[in-house]
Amino acid sequence: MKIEHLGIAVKSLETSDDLFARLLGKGNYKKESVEREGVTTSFYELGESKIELLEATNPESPIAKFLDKRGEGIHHIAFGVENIYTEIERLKKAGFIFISEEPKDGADNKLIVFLHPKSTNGILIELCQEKNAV
Ligand SMILES: CC[C@@H](C(=O)O)C(=O)SCCNC(=O)CCNC(=O)[C@H](O)C(C)(C)COP(=O)(O)OP(=O)(O)OC[C@H]1O[C@@H](n2cnc3c(N)ncnc32)[C@H](O)[C@@H]1OP(=O)(O)O
Ligand SMILES: [Co+2]
Repeated sequence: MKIEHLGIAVKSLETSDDLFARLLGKGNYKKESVEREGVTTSFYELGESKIELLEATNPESPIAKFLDKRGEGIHHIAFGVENIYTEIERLKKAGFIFISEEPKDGADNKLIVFLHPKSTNGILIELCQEKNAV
């Protein structure tokens, strides 16, 4: 397992892309909308991990709700796993609660699931696996 990406909720990708490009000294490598999640993402490479900036595409988006309640900032940590199905079973046996137990398509060619923050010390955790890995 590794930290695959940190998800950061932002009000405006245009503004935050400018900030992160200056901060990291390089631009994003990808911008991708995932309409089912109500987000547009912008990805930056950072060593073996990534930064995922997330802008809401509609008012019901988890990112829009998060921005209303908490403002801009770290929204989730994504753990990269070899096999998302065996990790879901392992974590369920260990007592963790998933928002949904069925992996779905995420951004950047990944299968993803989320653990509920109420079972993980108030931190939203995503598991993600390369789509063609298993
Ligand atoms: C681009 C795709 C993908 C990728 O490939 O990487 C992504 O990263 S998508 C990212 C956006 N998608 C998601 O976040 C999906 C998972 N999240 C959810 O299903 C919901 O946001 C939630 C966590 C179940 C909360 O939804 P809901 O109960 O409807 O929202 P509330 O606003 O009422 O919050 C309830 C409760 O939960 C706290 N909360 C909300 N978001 C977070 C968060 N990111 N981290 C920690 N805690 C969070 C919120 O503050 C409320 O707490 P209380 O006020 O104490 O009740
Ligand atoms: Co993510």
